[in-house]
Amino acid sequence: MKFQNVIGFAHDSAHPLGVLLINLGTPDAPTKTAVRRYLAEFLADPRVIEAPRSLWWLILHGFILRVRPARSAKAYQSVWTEEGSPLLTISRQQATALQERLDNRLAGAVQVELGMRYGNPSIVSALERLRDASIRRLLVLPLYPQYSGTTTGSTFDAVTRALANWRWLPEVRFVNQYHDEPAYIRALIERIRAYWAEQGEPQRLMFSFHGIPKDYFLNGDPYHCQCHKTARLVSEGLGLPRDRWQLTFQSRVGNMEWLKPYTDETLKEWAASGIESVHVVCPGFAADCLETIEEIGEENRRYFLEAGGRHYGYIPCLNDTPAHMEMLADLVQRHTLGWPESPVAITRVAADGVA
Ligand SMILES: C=CC1=C(C)c2cc3[nH]c(cc4nc(cc5[nH]c(cc1n2)c(C)c5CCC(=O)O)C(CCC(=O)O)=C4C)c(C)c3C=C
Ligand SMILES: [Fe+2]
Ligand SMILES: [Fe+2]
Repeated sequence: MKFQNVIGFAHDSAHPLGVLLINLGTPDAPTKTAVRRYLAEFLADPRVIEAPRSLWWLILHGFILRVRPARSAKAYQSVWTEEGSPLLTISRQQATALQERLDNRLAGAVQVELGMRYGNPSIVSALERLRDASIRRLLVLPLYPQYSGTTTGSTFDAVTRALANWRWLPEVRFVNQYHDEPAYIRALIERIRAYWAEQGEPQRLMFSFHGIPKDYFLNGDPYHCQCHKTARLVSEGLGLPRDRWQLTFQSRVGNMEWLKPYTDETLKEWAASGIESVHVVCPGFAADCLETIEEIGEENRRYFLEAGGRHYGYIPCLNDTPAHMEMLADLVQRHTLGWPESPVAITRVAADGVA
């Protein structure tokens, strides 16, 4: 009994369950310097760029980091708000909303922290806050519905690297993907139907996912298949015939072949072939960010309208909508259900003289 606080690891306010929400991350400011710092960290990740290190280092520092930051900073300036980068603002709203939902369900037994894979708040700092809260159990929840080595795999690397400096590790679980979770699919369907209730139905619905180099897929990354399953389940739920929707991949970087068909080329082809109205939804992004607001909301809209399209609508991400937050709270609870009853709870029963 004397040692119960030392050995105990209950989910209660003394030792809450730690939930680490993770997304990709974003520059600290929409400036060339801040964007260069962010890209240098991002593009040095061997999960993101698999090219041999010495060769890649020369290309990255000799060319990319001299040219791209200025261009990307301009794009970031067009989406930046008073609160900062949309990705960070929305991720913070998600962390707060998830904390509130879990507090309502489990009263003080869970602490949610937000960490970004690249940039701030860092994964190291988020884990330190959880350690300060004396967590003994940790659920890592990367906000990537579809698994890819480039995102989910890289997040795993960063978390385990940070934990390598902890003397007393918590029990750890790591959510791998949730691309076919019924509640995630339902939330997407609800989001699209709500948009259609206001805007009417388009001739075509495009599911645009962030791409990855084609070689990563050929070498076994399951991302491509999981994107296809998400899109199929959502289109089935909407009752859309096969010829009214299409999955495409956006955001390619460099000259390699990426997953196809490409979002920009497909929109131009559709406009040229007489399709007049299109809505685009991006189910792979849990939060709106540069790649959705600027690339899909602005750049690709321009391509479609310039090629002869007449109506283009971008359907926002799930962000902190109630259906999304409810789904994430359920996911946390289901992923932590199997954790056995805590010794503290059991000793408390003993102290009450019941057992
Ligand atoms: C060059 C390789 C890249 C791979 C592989 C890649 C995969 C990948 N990315 C996301 C999600 C996001 N990417 C975002 C921005 C972004 N992505 C890359 C490159 C790769 N991504 C770059 C260089 C950038 C920065 C912007 C630019 O310079 O063009 C973002 C948005 C970040 C923000 O601040 O808003 C997200 C989110 C996924 C899901 C993915 C693989 C599945
Ligand atoms: Fe990306
Ligand atoms: Fe982009």
